Order: sequence, then C-alpha cells, then structure tokens
Amino acid sequence: SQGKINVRKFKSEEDVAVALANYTANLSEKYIKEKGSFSCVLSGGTLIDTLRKLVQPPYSKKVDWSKWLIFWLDERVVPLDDPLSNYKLALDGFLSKVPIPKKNIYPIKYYKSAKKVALYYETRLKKLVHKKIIPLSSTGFPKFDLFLNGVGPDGHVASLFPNRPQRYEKKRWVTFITDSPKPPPPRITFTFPVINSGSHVAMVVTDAAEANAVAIALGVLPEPKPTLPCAEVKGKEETTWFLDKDAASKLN
Ligand SMILES: O=C(O)[C@H](O)[C@@H](O)[C@H](O)[C@H](O)COP(=O)(O)O
Repeated sequence: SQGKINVRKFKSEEDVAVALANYTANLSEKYIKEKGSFSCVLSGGTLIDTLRKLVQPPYSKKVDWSKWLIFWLDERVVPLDDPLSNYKLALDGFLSKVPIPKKNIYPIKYYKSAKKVALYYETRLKKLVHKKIIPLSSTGFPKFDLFLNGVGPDGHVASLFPNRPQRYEKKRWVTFITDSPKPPPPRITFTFPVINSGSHVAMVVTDAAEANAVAIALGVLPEPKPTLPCAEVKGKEETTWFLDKDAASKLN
C-alpha cells in the first residue's frame, strides 16, 4: 500500500525553498527521535539550489547533521570532481555548508563502466542494510526516510526516462543507462521499487517547463500510455509535491 499524495502550491520559488527547508528539518527531527538517524536521497538538477534555505539559520541550527545519511537518487557516470557530477553539485551547494560526517555521505565510486558503478553502489547499499544502518522494507528493498526528487520536462524522475527500459526494472536496487536523453548519456539510478519503498517522497518542481508533466502526474491532464515516470512515484507514508506558480500553471 502507498501513502497519501499532498499537493502544495506556492506563489514563488522562494516560498518553495522556505517550505522545503521547513519540511526537511521537521522530518529530520522526527526520524532522529524515532530511530537515531535520518537518511536522505538527493537528486541533481535545480533541487540543490532549492535546498539553499536548509543550510541557513534557523533551519541549519535546528538540524542534527551528525545523524544524517546522504545518498544519490541518480548520478552521472563521471569523476566526482567533474562539473557534471551530481555529487559535486550537492557538495558545493549543500554538503560543504553543514557538518554531516564524511563517513555518512555515500557518493558513487567512479569507474568508466556505468554497469560497474551501478553494481558497486547496489552492493554498498546491501552492506548498509545488512549492517542495519538502512532498514529493509517489507517490500524487500531498502527503506529510506526521504527522497528529494526533481522532475524533468519529459516527465522523467531520477534517471528513469520515458521510452527507456530502466523505468520497468523490478529486481535491481540500482541500475544504469548508457543512452540517457538528458546529457551526459551514462548514468546510474535508483529503481522504482527502491523509490516507492521510501517513507516520504518530495517532488520539487519550480519551472514552467515541467508544468505539463506535473498536470499529467496529478491527473489533471490525460495520461499518455505508458504514463510518465513521474506519475508513478509514491512514497509509503506520503508523497508531497512542492510547486511554484509556474510548475502549477496547468493544474486549473
Ligand atoms: O541528472 C540530473 O540532472 C538529475 O539527477 C535529474 O534526475 C534531475 O532531478 C531531473 O533531471 C530534474 O532536473 P531539473 O530540476 O534541473 O529539471
């Protein structure tokens, strides 16, 4: 069973950033109280900029960063210091500004082969589940506390694109793509079974280019067949869409 869907619309991108900081800080507090840690899965793209309020007071002071665990929803297969790396994006815009212990940050290990990077990341997650650092969901997949997802204009989420088979993966935790329509072509990505085993999922969209995809995912515009990947995201506890005026412009 999946949790409820919330749609939160804001006047501006700035208001989304404030609401997202509040929401993330509150979840961090809740999970650290309940289970002693908070696992957060980051995407790339504009999300990292939208998270900017979280690393500023009052939120930055309220969060117990020492208990955070950071993972990547998807990653470009490039060295970690490459300007295209999602890890580098997160490090520069977010992680370098808060005291998360280095050992709690789980970037990919870079190899030339995307397949090898995916296998290595999956093995790493399996070890963390084995050590009970990340719990195993009743679904048989790891259970992360919070996913922070962006959405692309074509309705992709993570590196799960329409017209690519990775979106249908049912067994693997992490898979790879070598012909991503969004550059660069080689990437790794969490699969749908992992995303939809997560407790809370935030869909953060602040651009008019994604307004159609948002309206399709929320049932306002007719769904294509097969539907868009972003329409298939559902967290176990809840899925919350954070939308600015532009992203919500096709909703009514
Ligand atoms: O490789 C990437 O860029 C991201 O990891 C990707 O999955 C992102 O979340 C979406 O493409 C949305 O990106 P925007 O928010 O920039 O539209």
